[in-house]
Amino acid sequence: MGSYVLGDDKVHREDETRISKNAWLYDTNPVVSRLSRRISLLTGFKTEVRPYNTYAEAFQVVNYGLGGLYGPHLDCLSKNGDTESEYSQFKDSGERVATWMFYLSDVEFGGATVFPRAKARIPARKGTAAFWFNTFRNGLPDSRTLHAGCPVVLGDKWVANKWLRSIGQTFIRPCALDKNL
Ligand SMILES: O=C(O)CCC(=O)C(=O)O
Ligand SMILES: [Fe+2]
Repeated sequence: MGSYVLGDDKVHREDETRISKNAWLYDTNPVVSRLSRRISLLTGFKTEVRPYNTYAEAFQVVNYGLGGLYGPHLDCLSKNGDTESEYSQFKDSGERVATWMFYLSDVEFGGATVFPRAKARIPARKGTAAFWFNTFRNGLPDSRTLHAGCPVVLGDKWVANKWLRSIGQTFIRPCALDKNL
């Protein structure tokens, strides 16, 4: 116990771009912590979750029911970092330099993740994962990472996000003046 926190325990319908429920899973659970460790081993990023200057966020587990979706967005905090809480999150731990997303379920129909600018589509398949960098080498958001969770038409969908933060990870993914380096 104590290893998970129910997010807002409500369905998100703030702006009609996200219909889902979520909860946060912490590494105090041994299975969760093994998954974090694997992400660290595979990507090189540190995944330790700390109250300040965290290297990563806890797992955000997301469930979409029938009709659940997530409209096109960037995972970066700075692109819309105009709310107080997003700004303070950003200041302490830096940008969401990369996203690791586990697919925890199959979806009978619908529910793929699409990257319309990068022209990529990732079907929701249990046991698979997606990984991408959200920023350029210069630390600015890469708008080509725009992505969306397509509507679930049949079945339901579970994913788990692990956001890797930039502060303290400079030697893992060195920054550069040229955004394309
Ligand atoms: O559910 C998906 O396919 C995408 C989820 C996502 O982009 C997010 O939670 O930030
Ligand atoms: Fe996202």
